[in-house]
Amino acid sequence: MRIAIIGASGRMGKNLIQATVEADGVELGAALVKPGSSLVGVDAGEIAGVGKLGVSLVDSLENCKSDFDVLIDFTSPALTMENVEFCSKNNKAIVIGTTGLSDEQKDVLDSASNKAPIVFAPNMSVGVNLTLKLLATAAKILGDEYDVEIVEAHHRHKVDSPSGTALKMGEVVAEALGRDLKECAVYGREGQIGPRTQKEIGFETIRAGDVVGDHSVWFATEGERIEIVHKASSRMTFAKGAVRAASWLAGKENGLYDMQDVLDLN
Ligand SMILES: NC(=O)C1=CN([C@@H]2O[C@H](COP(=O)(O)OP(=O)(O)OC[C@H]3O[C@@H](n4cnc5c(N)ncnc54)[C@H](OP(=O)(O)O)[C@@H]3O)[C@@H](O)[C@H]2O)C=CC1
Ligand SMILES: O=C(O)C1=N[C@H](C(=O)O)C[C@H](O)C1
Repeated sequence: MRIAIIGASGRMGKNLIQATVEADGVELGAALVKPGSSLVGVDAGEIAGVGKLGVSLVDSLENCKSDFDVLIDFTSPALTMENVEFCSKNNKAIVIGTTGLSDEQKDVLDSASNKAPIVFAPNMSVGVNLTLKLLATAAKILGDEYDVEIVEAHHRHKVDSPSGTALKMGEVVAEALGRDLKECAVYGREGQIGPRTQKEIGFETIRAGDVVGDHSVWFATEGERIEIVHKASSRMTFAKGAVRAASWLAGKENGLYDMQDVLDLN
């Protein structure tokens, strides 16, 4: 499986290069940076700190399309949309980690998955995907008696809020409780808001320093509180998951998959 990484000089991009080099059964076929970037022509291994790999950074998918089978994309929603269109037209699989997609953009992924195999997940770590299972179990057992609050913290550079992972956690809990997250979510309370309603799911966001990614889900009632917490301490956990997803896509039929499929947790 030959992997291309777009957004190669980004926080995740560098970790993805390292994870690809360290994984068995895959190779780095191409690595892409922004059009016109001064990094074009530089060895991809050098920007990732893993030594020369003999793969020069390029700035166009068109120019490297014969060099890869699957694209890994951790960039921005607008660029991800362009990449999905390219992959569906050129018979390439794609692993998407980008968060902050609108409902309309998610619909585009759905349509494109008729023409390409796609893995799309807001968090590629094994730990978070296990946590999603734990959350569904906890919500089913605890029921409406327990207030649900989701607290997430990330580094100061993160541009979307709440995190894609926090929203996914909210969706999983809402579904287990028979609620629609769109109707019961409350984001960042402020002012004279009155007492909490029983079925709301609250989201609180912290942006500070270099936090890689913390998520904490509270189930609280009179007399006790359960917190289910995941803390990422290295982006390599996401990068390894994404490379695992890329390998898993080999020979898969067109369709929209997530990390629960990749990890066989469904
Ligand atoms: N699913 C998961 O497990 C995870 C998801 N994420 C998500 O991944 C995304 C990226 O995060 P992060 O790595 O921190 O962000 P960065 O901003 O560090 O990386 C994005 C990269 O994309 C590059 N880029 C922008 N436009 C283009 C273009 N036209 N062609 C090629 N490259 C381009 C940027 O280049 P430049 O720097 O020059 O602008 C940058 O290097 C976010 O949505 C984040 O939430 C993050 C971690 C885990
Ligand atoms: O932007 C990040 O850094 C992260 N984004 C993802 C998200 O929005 O959930 C996953 C991870 O927490 C890191």
